[in-house]
Amino acid sequence: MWTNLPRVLTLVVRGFALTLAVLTTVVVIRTLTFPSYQTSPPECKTTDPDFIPADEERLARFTSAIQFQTVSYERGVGTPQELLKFVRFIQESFPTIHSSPLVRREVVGNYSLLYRVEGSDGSLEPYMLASHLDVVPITQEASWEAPPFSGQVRDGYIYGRGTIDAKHSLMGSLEAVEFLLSRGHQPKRTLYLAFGHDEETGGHFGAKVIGDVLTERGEKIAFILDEGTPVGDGLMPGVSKPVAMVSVSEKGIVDVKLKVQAEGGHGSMPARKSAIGILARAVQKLEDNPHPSMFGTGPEARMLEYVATEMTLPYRMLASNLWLFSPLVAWVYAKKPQTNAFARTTTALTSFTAGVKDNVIAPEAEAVVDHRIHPMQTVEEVLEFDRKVIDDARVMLEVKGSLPPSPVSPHGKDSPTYTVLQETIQQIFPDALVTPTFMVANTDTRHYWNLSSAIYRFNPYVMTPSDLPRFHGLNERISVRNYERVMNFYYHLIVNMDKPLEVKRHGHEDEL
Ligand SMILES: N[C@@H](Cc1ccccc1)C(=O)O
Ligand SMILES: CCCCCC(=O)O
Ligand SMILES: [Zn+2]
Ligand SMILES: [Zn+2]
Repeated sequence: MWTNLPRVLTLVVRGFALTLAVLTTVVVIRTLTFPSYQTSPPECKTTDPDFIPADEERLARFTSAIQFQTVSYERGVGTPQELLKFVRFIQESFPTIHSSPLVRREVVGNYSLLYRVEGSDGSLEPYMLASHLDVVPITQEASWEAPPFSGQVRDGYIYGRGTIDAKHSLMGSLEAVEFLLSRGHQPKRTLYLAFGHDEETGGHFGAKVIGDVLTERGEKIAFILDEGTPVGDGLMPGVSKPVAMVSVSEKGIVDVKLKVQAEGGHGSMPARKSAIGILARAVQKLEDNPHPSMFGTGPEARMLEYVATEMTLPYRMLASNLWLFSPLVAWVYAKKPQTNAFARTTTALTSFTAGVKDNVIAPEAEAVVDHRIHPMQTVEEVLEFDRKVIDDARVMLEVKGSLPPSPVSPHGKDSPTYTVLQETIQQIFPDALVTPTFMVANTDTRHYWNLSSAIYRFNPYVMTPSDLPRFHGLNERISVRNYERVMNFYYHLIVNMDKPLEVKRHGHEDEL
């Protein structure tokens, strides 16, 4: 048997060499021939007659909008008086919109706004531009470079809570419509502007009512665009150009309350195990055992393939051969929070409450875990995984709220709605690439799923890695240049949506 060893070894080495040669050939061919998904429409220039400048008047309107402290705290707990003042301010700030016979304005759910701008061609299905009136509470107030509700302009940036989430798109879309109507332009296609007042607490009293009202009217919407992923500059490993990330789906959510109850009593006679200790061990296990990587199974894979041809060679080789390199790319993505969120269901320990007094044994301890569910997983799978990881009957799990991952909207060269969005983006961001992705956070669009199958989440501004912590965080701000892009993006989208939704090229519909 040993005499055959050289023969067996030779065969194994030959087989291995042949496999390697085939794999290398396939990788090289795919790398060199991978398709490009990019187009290059005519650029919007600041010298165009229909360019909307961020002039003094428009900046003043935007900075005033930031000053309304429309904070949402908990579901059903917001700042109604501020919302009413903000809604009145909007009415006063856009006289052409609010006096036009083409415009119907409704206050929905007491504070949310629904505008319908009648198009001249009733045969074209309406579309919707969405945003929200409310903002999240301030954190680290003392450390802000400018007061958080000042709207102060410093070094070309407008500072304040809501500047990038999401009063930029609320005011920017209104400025675009005001500009169009004041030039005597009636859109061909009817459009809705939908502004919820409680998006930051789930939209249950705002966007949900807007969705119900439009559903009751049997309204079918061709295309919905809400806040979402930005034009990332330096956000995607291996891509030097800015990447406009259009979210065609959004992760699900499940907020799980963990609870442990134990004997209370005097701090001088503690039991061996306490409610706090048991719960602390449970949450530590959750933190130490992230949910499995789903990288390569959902929209995140297409995100890379859409920019593969624009990547530096090593990344281009990986992106055009995910069939082989997905595990390696998943490992790279797992290294940073903002990219890890694309690879798996995330686990965020967002609260831990226990104890009443220093010398009293805490009779119970509670913690909340905020999971954002990868589009290819279900709520039940996430809960099952948590139970297995915690593996302690003393820890009770209660679902505080959940939302499955959203349906995936059409995209690719054969999707008219994705194409009109891509072309509009490239008019405003001529050197940006456009790619589909999914939202790692959530939006009001959860309440619009039955209105349209073409729902996109996109913020028409450029974000760098240093901007990401500003979302819901310290020193939220938007550059004047970015705010100008926001207004012109909505203007061009409205103009482009006046054309029939058709596809200029033929390819293969991208199914995820
Ligand atoms: N935009 C909010 C929406 C939300 C509100 C409340 C709970 C969950 C999600 C977020 O992503 O955090
Ligand atoms: C920019 C994306 C924001 C996610 C939805 C929100 O927090 O309002
Ligand atoms: Zn937000
Ligand atoms: Zn928002």
